[in-house]
Amino acid sequence: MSPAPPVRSDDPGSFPWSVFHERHPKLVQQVLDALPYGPAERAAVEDLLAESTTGLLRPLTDDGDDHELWLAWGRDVWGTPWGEAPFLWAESYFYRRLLAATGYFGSGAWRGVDPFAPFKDAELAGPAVDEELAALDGLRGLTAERRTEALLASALWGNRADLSFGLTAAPVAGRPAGLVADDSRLLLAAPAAAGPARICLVADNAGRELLPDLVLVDHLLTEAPATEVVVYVKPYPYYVSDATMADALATLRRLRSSAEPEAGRIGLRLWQAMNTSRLAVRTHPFFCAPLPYREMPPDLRAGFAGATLTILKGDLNYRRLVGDQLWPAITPFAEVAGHFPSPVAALRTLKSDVVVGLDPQVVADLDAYGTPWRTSGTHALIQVHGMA
Ligand SMILES: O=P(O)(O)OC[C@H]1O[C@](O)(CO)[C@@H](O)[C@@H]1O
Repeated sequence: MSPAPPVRSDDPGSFPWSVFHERHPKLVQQVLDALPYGPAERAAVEDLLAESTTGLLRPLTDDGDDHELWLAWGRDVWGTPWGEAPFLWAESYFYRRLLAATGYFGSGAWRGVDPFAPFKDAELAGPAVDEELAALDGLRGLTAERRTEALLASALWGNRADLSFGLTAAPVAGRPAGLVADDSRLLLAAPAAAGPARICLVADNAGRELLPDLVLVDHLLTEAPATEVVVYVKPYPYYVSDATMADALATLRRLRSSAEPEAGRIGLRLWQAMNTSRLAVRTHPFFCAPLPYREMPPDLRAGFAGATLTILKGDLNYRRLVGDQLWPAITPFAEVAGHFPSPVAALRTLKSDVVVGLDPQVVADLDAYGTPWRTSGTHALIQVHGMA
């Protein structure tokens, strides 16, 4: 396999360039408007924005527990212009530095305050979630297989509801455009498999994505009594809406306290599953690393090894699974995802340039259509490796 070049953000007009030069300024403004930060935090956030578009990558100056880790993760990029570092590296570091700028890792009163909480809270309390909770009653009449299909689709398209993505994505009218790759038949067989199973789900966004993810988890636990599920969340707020333990708990409470009967039942079952360890929520510093999963440390690798299946949600997890590189889109998925320590399924809406495992005709048709199908969130994929 010849190495594909890493995606970088220094080409004006490219998608990664627009993330730094168009999306981040809007994001920073929203963060500064959403909470009453003082002059020190506001200045630090503005400085970060300027540094990340025109400056060099400098090591952390805060006292976060991950300080030494970032020092090592950045050993090859310190002193490099942000745009010349790999896009995955630079974008991840931007979010880490944004937290630091808001005082998240400091010793003052802003320590531990999630700068994205106002957006996450509003989404979880909003009418779209009310509708999703109400719709759960309608699933009860379906066969188990149809329910799996419906819940898989909700978990997949829930990834489109990414708060960061909403900053610059043009509104998409009507129904999503569709799947560019679909291995869902391999997944549909999974819950029916007899015997003990351990399924890992690496979560992505909170709110309208984590909600259907947890409903899918409940379905897996209910349909296969010998199944255990581990949900992995981020150790700290990241990429705007990425789910942390606090977000997982808020989502569970939203389900459990719902007046909608089925939502309430699902919330209670998930709560009890956590009480008995059939459902565990875990985290690891590597989930905020600016690196591909190929480089995951041995303890995390051991956690995935032996799992029946790991479901990786979302765009960022996909970039980290296959490597944030300019692969030809027809590169076989197995070639770049085969390093993962367990059978793996990627459920992702496309929000960045990286994609593999596509049929040449599909690529030709999408390219011929002339819309930015790789980055607009209108298309999605389900890709599976390691399951017969
Ligand atoms: O929430 P998700 O699906 O991981 O999406 C995150 C994606 O959003 C972006 O930050 C902007 O589209 C991408 O660079 C990143 O991969």
